[in-house]
Amino acid sequence: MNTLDIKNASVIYPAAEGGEAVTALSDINLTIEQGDLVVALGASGCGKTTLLSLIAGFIAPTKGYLTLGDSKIKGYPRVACGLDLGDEVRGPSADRGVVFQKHALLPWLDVMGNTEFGLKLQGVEKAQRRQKAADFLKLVGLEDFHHHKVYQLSGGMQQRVGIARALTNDPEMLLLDEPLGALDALTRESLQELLLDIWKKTNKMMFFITHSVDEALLLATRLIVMSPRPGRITHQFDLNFNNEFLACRDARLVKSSEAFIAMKEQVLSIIHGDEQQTQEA
Ligand SMILES: Nc1ncnc2c1ncn2[C@@H]1O[C@H](COP(=O)(O)OP(=O)(O)OP(=O)(O)O)[C@@H](O)[C@H]1O
Repeated sequence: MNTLDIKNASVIYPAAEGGEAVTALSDINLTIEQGDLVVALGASGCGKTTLLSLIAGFIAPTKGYLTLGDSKIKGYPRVACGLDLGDEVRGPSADRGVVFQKHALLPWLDVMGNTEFGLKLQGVEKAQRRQKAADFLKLVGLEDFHHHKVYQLSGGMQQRVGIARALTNDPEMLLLDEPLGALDALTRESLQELLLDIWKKTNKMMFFITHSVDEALLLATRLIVMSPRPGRITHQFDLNFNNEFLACRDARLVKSSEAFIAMKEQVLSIIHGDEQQTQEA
């Protein structure tokens, strides 16, 4: 059973011409264990995407380190943030699947082609990778769409393909950067339910970014609230609204409970306080 550990990690983006260096993250400590669904929430610019990029290995920490099980996640220091951390570089890997807000599918491939793509790159034999991709397309409800082109799908269906593609590589961890942000309310709710079903079924570690407090509270086993300048984790809450939802399948019922409303008020007041401070600075 693997654990992701982030120890005292900071990220400083070097100054662009005429500008100043940006401390995007400062002294982040976070542990994510098997079955944790950690949701990051916070004012714009507080470093959520930077934190996801660190975990994915897209960038390297300026200070501190990250481990997944026994391996260090080293990132691509020079490419992404211009830092010189030596030659020991291990970037993104199939053990951490990423789903972006924009689906980032390959438009010249059909649904099956996109879903099996990672396995194809790894040299997995055709029948085996097709079977695996078909299993995950079934899991996300797209078993009848294998040969559709990306442009023939709705936004929600495209995100389902993105999720199936990430899962087909059998990652230890799924990293989701506002994956539902561009969807209409109803599609968003059905994908929240799908993600919770996948989380329950696979017991994978998940790290999920959102701007929606309702979504964060409904999905998270642990909610981290971040604050900007510099980006820090200021609050962590252990939550169980996701299991309550899975038991009753009625989001409105869960969201109208006293406990949900009280938690929402608490989180909103933290975030609005941060936003006000940022505007005044
Ligand atoms: N490649 C980069 N070079 C320089 N500065 C950057 C870079 N990427 C992000 N930043 C800065 O780092 C800070 C954190 O950005 P980040 O995108 O991680 O925040 P965020 O919380 O995800 O924001 P949002 O909610 O608006 O998506 C911001 O001040 C941003 O301007």
